[in-house]
Amino acid sequence: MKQTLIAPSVLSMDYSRMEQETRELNESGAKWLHFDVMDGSFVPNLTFGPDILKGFRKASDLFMDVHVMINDPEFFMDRFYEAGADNYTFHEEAVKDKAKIVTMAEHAHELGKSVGISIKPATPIEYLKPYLSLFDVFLIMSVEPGFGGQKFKPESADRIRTLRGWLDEAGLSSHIEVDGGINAETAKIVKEAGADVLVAGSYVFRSNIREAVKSLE
Ligand SMILES: O=C(CO)[C@@H](O)[C@H](O)COP(=O)(O)O
Repeated sequence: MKQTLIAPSVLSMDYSRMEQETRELNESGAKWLHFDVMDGSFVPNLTFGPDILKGFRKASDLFMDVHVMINDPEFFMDRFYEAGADNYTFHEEAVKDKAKIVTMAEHAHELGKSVGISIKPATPIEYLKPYLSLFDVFLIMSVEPGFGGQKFKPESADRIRTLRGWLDEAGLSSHIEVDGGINAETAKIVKEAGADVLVAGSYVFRSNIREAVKSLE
């Protein structure tokens, strides 16, 4: 079984205590930091751009995992890598010309970067099948993207199980990341289904960061 990586989502941070909470994250045992980018169009919320990522990059050596919920992920890809993204995950639904999905993944690898693809809960898992060998990260949304603090959709476990089965059959050890409603209870369910990267926002920031991360591992 792959090691479980915890990716606290800075969407749930207390922005009046950013310095202190970033320090706590650095010391929490988490290996990744999840950075949610929203454009107010692909999802009904607005968050951060590359300049804010640059600030986190300066303050942390954690693996910067950028998840863009935006309509034009191709336009911003290089900007986020230049700002310090280690991984850049974009949505299958946001790319109308599907040939671009392939060229974007190839471009990221030419830069020596990790790249991911994500789908919303209502998008059939089969939509990921053509891209299995192209991506380092497959991000399964287990809530409707846009906001933290929502309830985990239980059907996500079967979607993860199916995807892990396809990756295993193809001899691929890519990451399956799950995002939305993760807590100590749902973490067990998604790990058992085959996820190895767990994004957690409200669960981590609502309590003691280090203890919350530990309880998810
Ligand atoms: O991308 C998103 C929401 O769109 C997530 O990363 C949330 O930030 C996760 O928050 P919790 O569900 O863990 O509170």
